Amino acid sequence: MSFNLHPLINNGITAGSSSFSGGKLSCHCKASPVTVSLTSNIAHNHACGCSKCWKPSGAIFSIVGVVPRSALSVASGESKLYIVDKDAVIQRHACKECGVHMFGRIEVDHAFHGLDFVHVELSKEKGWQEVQFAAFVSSVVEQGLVAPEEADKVRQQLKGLGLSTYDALSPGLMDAIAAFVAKKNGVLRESKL
Ligand SMILES: N[C@@H](CCC(=O)N[C@@H](CS)C(=O)NCC(=O)O)C(=O)O
Ligand SMILES: [Zn+2]
Ligand SMILES: [Zn+2]
Repeated sequence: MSFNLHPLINNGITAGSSSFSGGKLSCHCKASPVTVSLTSNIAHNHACGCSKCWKPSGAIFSIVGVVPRSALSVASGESKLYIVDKDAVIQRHACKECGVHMFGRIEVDHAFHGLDFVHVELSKEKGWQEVQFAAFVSSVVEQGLVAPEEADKVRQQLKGLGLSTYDALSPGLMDAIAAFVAKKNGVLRESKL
């Protein structure tokens, strides 16, 4: 048995193109969709199992990457957008008709301030950076999507696709957040290596 991780990766991972430089995201509305224009490829693209990131119907993971905030603009349907959770670090702007999250933005002082979170499956263009790792895997158990005894089967399926699995973000991103916090607290240590 295999899990419906996400339609973009269930049958393997397609490499992106380093020369690709953006495209258009559209929500699922047939009439007057919300569209977002991106003038850059994404970075840090990953599968996220957390409960807050938008997942297509039936999938247990979200696929989410980032673009510089300056590379993102809402091209149409802006009046249909609302912020899902104003108290969250990532303010996810979703279509109030179809529920699709169009972008997530950080307004507070945070390591990832200046980056917007996007789901490139909403685009028809090909060349977006491929998925690099899987984050927040244990969160799929928390949401009742997978039995606790099956969490390792989910990890095996992800590893079979070549993805490392983590129960938070990847070590590189966790270190970036930790360094930001240490700096803010005036305790950032200099490397003696
Ligand atoms: N176990 C929690 C984890 C939530 C979580 O921490 N999500 C990460 C990855 S997207 C995060 O950075 N959230 C910040 C936010 O949603 O604002 C859940 O599934 O709800
Ligand atoms: Zn919509
Ligand atoms: Zn998430």
